[in-house]
Amino acid sequence: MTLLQLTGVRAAYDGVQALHGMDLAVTGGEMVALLGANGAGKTTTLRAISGTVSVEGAVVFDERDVTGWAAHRVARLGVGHVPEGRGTFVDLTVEENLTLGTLARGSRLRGQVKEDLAAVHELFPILRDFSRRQAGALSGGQQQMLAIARAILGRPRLLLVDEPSLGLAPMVTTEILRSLRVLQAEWQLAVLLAEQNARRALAVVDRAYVLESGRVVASGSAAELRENTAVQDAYLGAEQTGRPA
Ligand SMILES: Nc1ncnc2c1ncn2[C@@H]1O[C@H](COP(=O)(O)OP(=O)(O)OP(=O)(O)O)[C@@H](O)[C@H]1O
Repeated sequence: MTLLQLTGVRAAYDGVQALHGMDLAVTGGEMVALLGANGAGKTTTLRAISGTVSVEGAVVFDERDVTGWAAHRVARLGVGHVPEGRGTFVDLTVEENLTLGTLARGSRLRGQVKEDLAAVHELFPILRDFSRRQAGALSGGQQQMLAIARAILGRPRLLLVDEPSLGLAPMVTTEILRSLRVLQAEWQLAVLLAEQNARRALAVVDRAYVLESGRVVASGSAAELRENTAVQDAYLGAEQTGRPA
């Protein structure tokens, strides 16, 4: 079943058009990548979905037209957003970062929160080990795990993750991408992942859209895009796909 559908979505910053009519869809429980170079429109697409940038066109989530909804309403409907730069509170402890998020959601039962925290700790044991540590003292990879943990505590059905590999060593990136795959499988979560590193993203996702200048220029299964040298040469760059330059 289609969980998310974008039709003709346009967005602008101070009159400068960043998205020129995006069409894309994500099915419940699937993992999809948005690929493309710097400035292609990946971040803006995620922001268009989570309600953190104003858009024209239609954003439909779970059969509801959420176009123009405030970000907190979209979040409540089941969309988690891990922004680029991670958005954790660096002066608070890991535990405070996690519990603040759940308290802010207010209506959740105490038992459910505990259960969700236990599940998060199972996925990222380091967050339990470092629960009293200041978030700012964590490594980049651990901060990324904390940011993902915060976003999934509300049990969203769709998780938007913006450039999780940014500034991380390849091994750490692999670990983070694998944890998203675990979430997809075990939490039945759909994941929409914005990533410049096409090779790493195509190793874990089911499908991908390739963006250029705020438009979808190619799409297909991960296997199709891995094998499509024309798309790789035109839009993704050899160094990002693992092909010799
Ligand atoms: N806050 C902003 N103000 C003005 N223009 C912006 C802003 N954010 C993005 N843009 C512009 O919108 C376009 C799309 O940017 P976007 O950040 O969505 O791309 P991206 O694919 O996520 O790139 P990156 O990997 O650099 O984040 C670019 O031309 C960018 O310069």
